[in-house]
Amino acid sequence: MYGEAVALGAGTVLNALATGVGSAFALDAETTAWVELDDSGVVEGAIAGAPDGDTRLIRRCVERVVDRFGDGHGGHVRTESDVPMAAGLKSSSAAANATVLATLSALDVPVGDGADAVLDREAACRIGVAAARDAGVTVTGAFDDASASMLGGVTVTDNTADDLLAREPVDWDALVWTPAERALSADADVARCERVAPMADLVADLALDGRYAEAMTVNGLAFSAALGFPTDPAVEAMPHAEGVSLSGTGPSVVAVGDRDELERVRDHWTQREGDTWLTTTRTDGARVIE
Ligand SMILES: Nc1ncnc2c1ncn2[C@@H]1O[C@H](COP(=O)(O)OP(=O)(O)OP(=O)(O)O)[C@@H](O)[C@H]1O
Ligand SMILES: O=C(O)C1=C[C@@H](O)[C@@H](O)[C@H](O)C1
Repeated sequence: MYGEAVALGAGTVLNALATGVGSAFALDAETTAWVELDDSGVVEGAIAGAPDGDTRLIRRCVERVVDRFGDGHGGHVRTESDVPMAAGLKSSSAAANATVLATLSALDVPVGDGADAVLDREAACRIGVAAARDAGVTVTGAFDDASASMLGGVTVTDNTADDLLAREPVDWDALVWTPAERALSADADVARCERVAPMADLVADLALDGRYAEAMTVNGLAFSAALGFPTDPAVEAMPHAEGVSLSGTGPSVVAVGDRDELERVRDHWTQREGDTWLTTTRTDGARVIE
């Protein structure tokens, strides 16, 4: 009983830590999960390149799918990822979505919009969100990040109800800067984020109006200030990018817009320590590998 699936990392339009409403867009950065089920009743996990990595999230994803669709199975889950962990690029959502889809595939449960499908990808995504809450790796459940990773494009969600408010395809080039430091979402200063709630409401209005790039720039200024990250990378990008923001709870910064203009931003950002790379948005989302 074997399954394999891929899900995407994402960047932030609106951080949900202030009000519960959030927005994110899928990036071309993939996490793959391999799941082998057996009759052991115990789930073990491994993360490629991180022998001491915290596997609670991916093990809990397998357990939740097995509880609902399996028969007391245990087994083994392994992930491998292009998405750096705890860097603001939704590594947890990508790992959860890939693991949920791979486990469903191992159990031969069809996912999607087809006539034989038992659940659609949005419902599969909610299983991963529940597992993230169980594992304590999220503040709000991060349905914004998880839905972007699973469905592709940009999504706007109300994480207090796991409600999908909007979803649109977006076709942008994106520039990502990831410094070496790491910031776990679960450790973020939520009280500081709540202080910028009026700005978060404004960002939500802009996003629901389809003005995603401007929304993310306002988000970046507000949440960089709240969480204590520098705004210099955003100020360097603003003359060239359509939008730029601190992503998630940091420390990565993502700019979107025209590739030639983003190459000019790259000239600034590569002078900083850390990794800077050009990528694109993705509209296809997560998939099972048959
Ligand atoms: N590739 C992976 N395989 C297994 N578990 C992972 C993987 N990536 C992340 N995780 C889990 O998610 C946790 C990090 O979650 P966190 O929300 O802090 O990071 P993030 O999703 O990258 O950040 P943000 O929500 O700010 O974008 C890790 O401690 C680990 O438990
Ligand atoms: O843990 C959470 O609830 C979240 C973490 C960050 O990625 C945020 O960007 C997201 O909106 C919510």
